[in-house]
Amino acid sequence: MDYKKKLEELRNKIDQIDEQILRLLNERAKLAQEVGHIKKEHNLPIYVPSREKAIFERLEKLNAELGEIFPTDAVKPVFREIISACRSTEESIKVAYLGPRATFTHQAAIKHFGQAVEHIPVSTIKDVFEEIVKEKADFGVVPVENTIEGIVNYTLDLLVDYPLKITGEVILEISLHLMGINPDVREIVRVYSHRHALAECRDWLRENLPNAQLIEVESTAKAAEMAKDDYESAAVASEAAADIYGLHIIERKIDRHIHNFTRFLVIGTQIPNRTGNDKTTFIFSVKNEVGALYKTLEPLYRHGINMTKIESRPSKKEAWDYIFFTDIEGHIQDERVEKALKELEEISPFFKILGSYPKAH
Ligand SMILES: O=C(O)C(=O)C[C@]1(C(=O)O)C=C[C@@H](O)C=C1
Repeated sequence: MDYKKKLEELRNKIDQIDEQILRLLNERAKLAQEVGHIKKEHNLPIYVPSREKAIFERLEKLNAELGEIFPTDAVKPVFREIISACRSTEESIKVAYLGPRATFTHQAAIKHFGQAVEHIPVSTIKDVFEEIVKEKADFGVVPVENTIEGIVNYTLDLLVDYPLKITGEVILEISLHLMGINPDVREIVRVYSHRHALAECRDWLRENLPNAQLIEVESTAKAAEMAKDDYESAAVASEAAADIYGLHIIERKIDRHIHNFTRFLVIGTQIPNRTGNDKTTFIFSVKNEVGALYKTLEPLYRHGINMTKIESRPSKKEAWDYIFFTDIEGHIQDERVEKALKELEEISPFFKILGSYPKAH
């Protein structure tokens, strides 16, 4: 058979499979709608992260058994969008994030909820919290720490002050690219970006664009927007920003750090159910006496709970008084976590659970 005929035959088969997939997607959405009706009748939350996580894990395992001709790495992104779209037929979820569009926080929001939610860009981290408290958003996404820049203290402070819960976490690899409408790097005289992004790309910029003026703007997304109409300008930003603003990537990954990751928190009003692979975050203070921190944390040790992080911040109530942000493995619905935290609460002058949520992938 000549190759053209063979190609046509194969493409016809692909068309048939695509149609089958689409029919099945419609059947799936119909079932999700029925689930949605039952959940509304019984006042249950529409978004159920534990169920979504179980679906991803089951399908990734099945895909490995099926021989992985379809890459296992693609299973979660594909099903994330399928679930996101099915969920949107039950109810539209509103997600506030630190904008504008195409920031890394926007990407984190998409990675967590999929595209089919109402994304609400706001201009400060505090506004993300405010949108939820004012019931304009159901969830929010904020950055909390970066492997190079460290902790975003402001996010921690807001978690103490607001009556909200951490409902999830997202870890994103940060890759910074040089982009513009002019693909010729020699003609670039201005480079826009966020202060941190310029710092991370300093070596590359010094070597390759020693005479360019480096201009700080509020976000990498804003930088891309600034570069989109100017032939002599470039931006240091994400791939998503290049897509949204129609920029050409002049040079990929110009940041010098190989391990550049940012962790984002998803915040909401309710603690999601346990998935079996969860994390709990809480804050506490200690009495001003010898061995206080040791004694306060002792219940964790006694109940065999792994503490994965502890971070101190000034309490801002008294000078030299601190609160401790702590992450442990497990969910508050796990018996030993519940017991240990109860004991810890009894010892601490101040104690608050900030959330129990599925660990990021
Ligand atoms: O199982 C549910 O509760 C559903 O609403 C269905 C579904 C899905 O599409 O699979 C959608 C949203 C939920 O977050 C979890 C799962």
